[in-house]
Amino acid sequence: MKVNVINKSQFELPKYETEGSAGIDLQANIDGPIELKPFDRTLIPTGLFISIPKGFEAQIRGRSGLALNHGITLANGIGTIDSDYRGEIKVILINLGKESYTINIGDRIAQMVFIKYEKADLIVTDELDKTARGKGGFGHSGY
Ligand SMILES: O=c1ccn([C@H]2C[C@H](O)[C@@H](COP(=O)(O)OP(=O)(O)OP(=O)(O)O)O2)c(=O)[nH]1
Ligand SMILES: [Mg+2]
Repeated sequence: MKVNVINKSQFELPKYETEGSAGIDLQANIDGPIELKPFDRTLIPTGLFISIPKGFEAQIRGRSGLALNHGITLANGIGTIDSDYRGEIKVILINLGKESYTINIGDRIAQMVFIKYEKADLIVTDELDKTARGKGGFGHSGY
């Protein structure tokens, strides 16, 4: 799948780090270090602008090392980049750790995964088909 990109960042075009990597790491395109105190959040620009083919989205996901070692994750869980979005890709970081964390210029702060999706036609109905689970959810089957 081809994706047109404009790279206005101070870095080379980001890439898949290994052959089997699902995500392209995104670098912090910032002018200087940003200190993120515990429970603070910040919007980090990437300097990247993309045009995703119809039927695809890009997901912005956290990096496990940052999450495990420093509590740095995404405030929006998974960021959604719509195929019709032409603005700059940005990353909403939050510090869920107990200590301040400094984001430096060029740090790889998140990753971007391209996903094919379906659009649903919502059909209004009075009754849904029966299943064994029924309304059970939220741990009803135990832990
Ligand atoms: O982590 C993110 C999430 C979103 N976006 C951009 C791309 C996306 O297409 C747009 C809108 O995102 P979303 O639909 O999640 O936000 P919203 O609050 O619903 O805003 P809008 O009303 O603009 O759709 O913002 C990012 O750059 N990074
Ligand atoms: Mg939206």
